[in-house]
Amino acid sequence: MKITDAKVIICSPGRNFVTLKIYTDEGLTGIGDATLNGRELAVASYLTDHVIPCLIGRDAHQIEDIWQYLYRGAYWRRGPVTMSAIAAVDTALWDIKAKAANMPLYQLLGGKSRNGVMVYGHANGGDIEETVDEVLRYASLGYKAIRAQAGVPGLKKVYGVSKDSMFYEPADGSLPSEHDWSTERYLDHAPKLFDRLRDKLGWEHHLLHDVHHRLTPIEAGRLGKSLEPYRLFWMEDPTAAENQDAFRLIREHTVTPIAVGEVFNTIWDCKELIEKQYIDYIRATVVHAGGITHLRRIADLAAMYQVRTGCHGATDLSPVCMGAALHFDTWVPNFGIQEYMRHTEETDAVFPHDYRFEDGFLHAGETPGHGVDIDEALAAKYPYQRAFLPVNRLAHDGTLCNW
Ligand SMILES: O=C(O)C(=O)C[C@H](O)[C@H](O)CO
Ligand SMILES: [Mg+2]
Repeated sequence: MKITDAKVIICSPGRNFVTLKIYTDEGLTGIGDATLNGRELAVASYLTDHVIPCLIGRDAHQIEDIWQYLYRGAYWRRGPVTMSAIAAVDTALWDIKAKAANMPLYQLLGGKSRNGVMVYGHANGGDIEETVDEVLRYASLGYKAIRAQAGVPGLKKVYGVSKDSMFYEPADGSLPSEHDWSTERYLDHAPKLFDRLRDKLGWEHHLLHDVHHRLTPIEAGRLGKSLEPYRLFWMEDPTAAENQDAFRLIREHTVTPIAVGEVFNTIWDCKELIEKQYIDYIRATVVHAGGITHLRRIADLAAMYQVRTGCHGATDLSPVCMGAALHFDTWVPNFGIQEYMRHTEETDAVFPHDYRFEDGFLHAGETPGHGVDIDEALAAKYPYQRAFLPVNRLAHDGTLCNW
């Protein structure tokens, strides 16, 4: 089956998405997500100018060979732009192969390992009481696991708190908006949130929290220790992961489980954290980590060290990524949890999909392929809008810090 054509579709139904569509001489088509929040057009150009010309005429069934061709063949390996582009090709080719086999994608990966994919939803509020109400709302919607983020007294805007509680969109400006930060205020406030939550919610539900890379290792150790009484499912991205040995310090101070990896794009980013057992969950996912082909390798490495998966699933990952991730989650033996931030109705209409939420679980569906399509006519009504993620500054002196 030969690849005859491929094109990049950029649309913005409420937020930007980049989608690759591959065509074959047998009439089968496949799509893959290539969205890199705030840097969308770089991936679109990488695909259009440098990848698509190399795809034409290749056998669409040779997924592994095409992956190696694009990864090794570029000479300049790795990085979020390259790996998101490779992921889009890989996802589209798995979609085509599964359609050709007339099977849902999870069957090609090895079949079902579970009945459904446990997800966590995002509850947030301007203060503790608002966040508690939101967490209770998520629990009433059937969620078994809920991430809780709250505004911090004295800080105007912080990561994870949104105006619209069901749909969180951080890329909120045509130039980066500015948030403010105080580690002292945050470290003081976060344990109070979880204390109140356990008091109101009880112990049946899993609670999660995203630190979003903002602490130093020793501050993260202190936070993890102060959250231990509330038995979190995980504390996410407690510190930036460029220096991975920094996680040793966190481990020495706390048994709160740790999840890292949403900004990782290859197995090399994950290797040290996994092999040294500095983390409990690896958060790499399909779109930013080289597609199903590469994510499988990361999961297999993680399995050797009892590290489980917890794929990134924010709204800037399109429904195409979510569909593919759910097939991966349905199969992967060392599954932990899947993040699920609901897309808006506008987005869902552009990307009709087979996956569905029921009682705290997502189900990948039985449609051949990954089960997600794109309505191109509708997508064309939502042209690209430049949008950036925010930047963060220390509240007391304006120094730029991690967002
Ligand atoms: O979903 C999460 O855990 C995030 O941290 C979301 C990220 O901020 C978002 O994907 C950035 O584009
Ligand atoms: Mg995160």
